[in-house]
Amino acid sequence: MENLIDNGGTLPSQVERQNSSIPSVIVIGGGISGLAAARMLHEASFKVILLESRDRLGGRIHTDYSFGYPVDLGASWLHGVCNENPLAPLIRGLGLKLYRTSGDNSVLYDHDLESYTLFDKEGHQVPQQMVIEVGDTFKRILEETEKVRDEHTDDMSVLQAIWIVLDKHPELRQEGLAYEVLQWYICRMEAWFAADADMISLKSWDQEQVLSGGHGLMVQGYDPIIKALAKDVDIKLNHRVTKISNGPNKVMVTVEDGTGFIADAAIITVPLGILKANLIHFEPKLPQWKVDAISDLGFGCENKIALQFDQVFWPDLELLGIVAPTSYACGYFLNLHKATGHPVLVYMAAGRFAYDLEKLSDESAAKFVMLQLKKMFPNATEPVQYLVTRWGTDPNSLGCYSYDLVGKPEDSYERLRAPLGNLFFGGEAVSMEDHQGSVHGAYAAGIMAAESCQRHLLERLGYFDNLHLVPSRGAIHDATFPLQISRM
Ligand SMILES: Cc1cc2nc3c(=O)[nH]c(=O)nc-3n(C[C@H](O)[C@H](O)[C@H](O)COP(=O)(O)OP(=O)(O)OC[C@H]3O[C@@H](n4cnc5c(N)ncnc54)[C@H](O)[C@@H]3O)c2cc1C
Repeated sequence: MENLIDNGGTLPSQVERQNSSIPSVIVIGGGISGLAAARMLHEASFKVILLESRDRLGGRIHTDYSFGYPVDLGASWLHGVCNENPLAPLIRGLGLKLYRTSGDNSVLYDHDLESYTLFDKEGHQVPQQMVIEVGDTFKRILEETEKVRDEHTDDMSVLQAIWIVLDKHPELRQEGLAYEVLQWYICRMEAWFAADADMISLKSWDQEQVLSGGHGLMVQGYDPIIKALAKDVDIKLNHRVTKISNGPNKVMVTVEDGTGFIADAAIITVPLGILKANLIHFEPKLPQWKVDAISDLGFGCENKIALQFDQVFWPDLELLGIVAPTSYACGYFLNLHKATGHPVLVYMAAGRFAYDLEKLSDESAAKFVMLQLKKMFPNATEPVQYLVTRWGTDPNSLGCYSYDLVGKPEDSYERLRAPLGNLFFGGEAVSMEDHQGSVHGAYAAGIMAAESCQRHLLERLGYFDNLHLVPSRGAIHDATFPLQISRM
């Protein structure tokens, strides 16, 4: 594919494709979805170019190496440690290790919660018996919310339903420290959706089809997968797309400096946050049903503060939680030492609190979490280094992952996914079977968008004779090694 327009953004009088016999596709976004799409089309002998706004690949997968070893600042879990996971062939082929944090029996809000301890704001440990009992009560409350759902035709938030249940069942209400533990469970649930409980749809929150095998941390980080997918693909970093002109036979994609790219089709995989903020101008305008789908879906936020220490001063547990009178004020640290052997704790915050954390400087954010840690462990040392994420204000993501807002129309995801002529939609938010918000969902959505685009172009251009519809997947996909899982 030729880079046909230099600055100015207008078509030159003579537009020629370098090799008119090969269909061409522009993939927008170099996260796992865009890379999966680009790789598949590349392997199917299409001419592909991938435009990525950042100076790095991976998007919401961001494995940082500044501590001297990999630390995932975006996605870190594989949700569904099983061979049915679309990422399993890649993980096996690359020989990547997984540390399983919970098994098949885990529910959405305790996917990383098999060994943990909770502390109150003063740093006193919450009796484990209370944690278990309140956990059981929370499960009962959620079971009762199913009845609330059945009794109401209109959707409401999960939080509203919890209050209705507690009104009806005073025996499920908690007081004092137990109330704070209940808030902590709500905080954990909010972390799964990266949104507050008053925003999450009661109708949809538990409709997700979680893959089997439980949840596992990628011990070497997600980065090797990104590198493997990117190999040999024509990638242009620092190319922020600002305009997409979708014509009957061609798509023209314009980047920030005015340079234009033309191809037979394009696949857009930018985060939902970017579409919501209208950072890309579409010509013609997106139809109203597509605009509605973009606004009807939620896009939450989660942030991480990774702290590297010179020694381990905390117990050998996976999670250290802090309870408080509101879910907003609760928190928790993931102990990476358990999975990787490195002395790192990762503080995780979701929803409004995650956005509020972004208002602090990195130094203040690190100080804030260190204060909490020092209450729990008065002998805590200062971190050697720290990393603070800002996914909510990062202009390349404007949030973390999609979730179901209260009152979301049932077909929102289908409408978001639906192609428009030569323009196809990939990315986490369009994934099938409710795998939105995950890495494997984003990957599968990229493959699906590439397959639709491929079929469309082969039909439109009549190239069935010399191109394969099913691509050869290459050595990394063909390997038959088992998944390497520690802590079975
Ligand atoms: C903090 C955090 C924790 C998470 N934890 C997990 C987890 O443990 N497990 C899990 O399965 N999932 C997790 N997720 C979700 C998972 O990371 C995403 O679902 C997935 O990585 C999304 O991939 P994607 O390719 O759809 O989007 P992205 O990775 O966001 O890729 C889109 C790309 O488009 C680029 N872009 C944006 N605007 C433009 C533009 N105008 N022009 C060109 N390029 C543009 C972006 O820079 C980005 O590289 C987490 C996400 C976050 C942020």
